[in-house]
This record gives sequence, structure tokens and C-alpha cells, in this order.
Amino acid sequence: MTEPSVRVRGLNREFGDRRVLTDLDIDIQPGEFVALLGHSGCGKSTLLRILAGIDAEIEGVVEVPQRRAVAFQSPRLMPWKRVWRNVVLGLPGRPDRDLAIRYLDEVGLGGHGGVWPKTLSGGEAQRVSLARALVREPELLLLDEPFGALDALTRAKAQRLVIDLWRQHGCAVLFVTHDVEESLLLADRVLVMDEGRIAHEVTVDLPRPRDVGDPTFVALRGRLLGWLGVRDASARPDTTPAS
Ligand SMILES: Nc1ncnc2c1ncn2[C@@H]1O[C@H](COP(=O)(O)OP(=O)(O)OP(=O)(O)O)[C@@H](O)[C@H]1O
Repeated sequence: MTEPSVRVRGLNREFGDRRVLTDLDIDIQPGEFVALLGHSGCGKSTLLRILAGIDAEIEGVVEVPQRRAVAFQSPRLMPWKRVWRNVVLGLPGRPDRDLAIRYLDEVGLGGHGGVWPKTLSGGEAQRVSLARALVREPELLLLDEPFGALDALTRAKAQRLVIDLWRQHGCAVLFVTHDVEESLLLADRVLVMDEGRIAHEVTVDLPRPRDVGDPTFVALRGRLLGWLGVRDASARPDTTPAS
């Protein structure tokens, strides 16, 4: 068996006297697409920040690849740098415009390298943020609700793009989302966090692109919503006549 890309054992994180992560274990295989669901405040972003190396005040074992990159819900572009410079910001050596344009091309923005971030739409800015993550050729891509602020149509396009990019680059992905349907459209495996650890998981053994009406999809959605304590409003009402 191959070594996992991410291996976490017995992870604890406290803020003051509040324990947010409790003996959390997680494995992500190389090239695997994993989605992470959970109630607001359950610790998803905390886990992601630890995996990204932004937060090191922890107890436990955290093994992650050296080459990793992260994109957040807000694109966090530097407004005083042109788009292409944002893409290669922080890379060693001289800023390489051709390299930046190559990765902007991948997200459909090859023609936007010379513009200022403030001229971009929300969806475009988020795609620049993806290009900035991918230019690092990460083995592990960490995405913290990257499409949470986008309208439904832009979001659907961004979801298709992220699957294409994942296939091309072959990196492992950890994708934090609030959206059960999004998790099932994208991931190989969906994890549900509760009480500071991974409480549940499902494997999504469906070909992509996925059909939200597929009976397996519907059943998995129901199971995930149940674990999250939400009723599936799109499920068909029970029409069985009362006896
Ligand atoms: N730097 C910090 N100092 C104190 N408390 C923090 C800090 N960072 C996070 N927390 C607390 O840890 C808990 C988990 O936060 P986290 O952002 O990881 O949740 P989340 O599951 O990502 O939530 P959401 O889905 O709303 O983004 C919250 O109660 C939050 O207030």
C-alpha cells in the first residue's frame, strides 16, 4: 500500500480552555479528493490551517507533504499588484510572467494577467487564487470554502473547473464546504466533523460528472444530512397511504 499524503493522529487544538480538535485522526491518499463537512464552528478551518502549516500550536502527529497550497473563501489578492504578479507572489527567484500566464490560462484567465485585481469579478478573483495555489504544483491542495461567496451559476462552473484542475495536476485535495451537494458532486470521500473529530465518512463511488438525481447520490445526501441533523427538503414526501 502507498504512504498516505496526509496522516494525522491524535490531533488536539485548544483555544484558551476551549478544546476545538479532540484526538482527531485523518488520512488522505495521494491524489484523493476529500471533502470536509460540519457545523459552523466545529473546527474545519482550524484543521485546514494546521495542515497548511499556518497554526502550529498543536498536540499530536501531523504528517503532510512539503509542497502544499491553500485557497480561502476570500481570494486575498494584493490590490497593488497586477494579477500575474499575484499568481507568482512568494515564489523563489524573479517573478516569472510566462509562468503566471501559463497557470492563469489553466483557469481560463490567460488574457487577464496585466489587469488589477479590483477589475475582476468574484468568480475571476477566485480563479486567480486557484492559479496562485496551483503554480506551486502542490501535492496537497487545501481549499477552505473556495466557492462559498459565488452565485449558483458561477459556482457550478467553478466546481467543474476544480475537478478538471485536480485531474490534470493529480494532487490530493481537502475541500472544506458547508454544502452537502457540493461535497457529493466533487469528492471521492466525504468526512463529517463533529465534537472535534471526524465523526462519519462516506465513499462516493459514482462516476463524474455526477447526477444529483441518481438514487445513490440521493441516498448519500440523505445520510450526510441526517448526520448533520438536517432534514432533506428535496427528498420526495412519503406518499404511502396511512393504513
Ligand atoms: N484564533 C482563535 N482564537 C480563539 N478561538 C478560535 C480561534 N480560531 C478559531 N477559534 C474557535 O474555534 C472554533 C472552530 O473554529 P473554525 O473556524 O475552525 O470553525 P469552522 O468549522 O471552520 O466554522 P465555519 O464553518 O463557520 O467557518 C470556533 O468556536 C472558533 O471561535
